[in-house]
Amino acid sequence: MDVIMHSSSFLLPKLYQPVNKPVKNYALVVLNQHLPRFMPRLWDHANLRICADGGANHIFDEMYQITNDEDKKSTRNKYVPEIIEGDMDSIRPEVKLFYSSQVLLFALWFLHCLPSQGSKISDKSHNQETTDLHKCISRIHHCTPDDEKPNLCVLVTGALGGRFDHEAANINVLYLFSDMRIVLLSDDCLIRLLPRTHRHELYIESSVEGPHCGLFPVGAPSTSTTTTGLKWNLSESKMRFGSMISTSNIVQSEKVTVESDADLLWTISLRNLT
Ligand SMILES: Nc1ncnc2c1ncn2[C@@H]1O[C@H](COP(=O)(O)OP(=O)(O)OP(=O)(O)O)[C@@H](O)[C@H]1O
Ligand SMILES: Cc1ncc(C[n+]2csc(CCO)c2C)c(N)n1
Repeated sequence: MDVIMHSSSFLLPKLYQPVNKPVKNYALVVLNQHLPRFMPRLWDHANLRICADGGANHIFDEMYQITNDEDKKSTRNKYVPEIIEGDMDSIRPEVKLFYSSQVLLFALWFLHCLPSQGSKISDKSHNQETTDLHKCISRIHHCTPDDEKPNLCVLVTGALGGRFDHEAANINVLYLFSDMRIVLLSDDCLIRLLPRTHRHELYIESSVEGPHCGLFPVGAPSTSTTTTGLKWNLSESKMRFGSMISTSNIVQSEKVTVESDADLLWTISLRNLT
């Protein structure tokens, strides 16, 4: 069985990346919740930034506070997402106008050499069958060739710590796109899916994550899960909701390994980083 290596080195400054990073490229998806305090770091790592509908309001409103920037205007001009995608029922009109008129600036740049900026606005208001996060990930999935998918990791901010139906839908997206690396983030923790098709090696960045962690199946039960590197390891253990699941576990090694006959969610606490 092949191994997938995982690392949260995107939580470290770009300068301090380990040499053997399992991922080359990052995409950032900003959901409609408060931005995490480490948002500027994620922004710097990403080659593509997409706001899911009202996520754009939070970039507009909060980025200058997080960056401690005195000049609100120049911060807004600096942090312009490449795409705003969704059913457009949450983005405020002035925010939509601000980022779409950056496209006009782009036209001016062409003519007068102004700085190049501009968000593509992808209005999917006709689609009330899928969530805005689903729409964003569909776009990334579609645009990424299969052989490039393992090199890309999608970081999703504001995915946890809000309405439970939204959180459930966000977790469902991990399962719907299980051929992609997707990390759901809040200020306090992250979640990733560990597909049963592979063995998993998690390289723990202990300066920014841990020690609390959890591992459990959501859809189908697991009849055999084996781990190393945890305080309470599993050895061909059964896990299902209604019986045993591993929560409030503790990471005890720089490397955690997981092998299971079911898709599992891995969650780990985040330290108080800025
Ligand atoms: N409270 C929340 N908790 C977790 N995720 C959220 C929350 N609010 C929004 N999101 C995420 O941000 C995305 C965009 O949010 P937005 O508020 O625009 O959704 P929406 O389409 O208006 O949903 P709804 O109509 O159900 O409120 C959602 O698809 C969801 O993934
Ligand atoms: C069975 C079923 N349940 C709920 C919805 C509603 N819904 C799901 S995603 C979405 C878009 C939110 O931006 C909406 C309105 C549906 N269509 N089908």
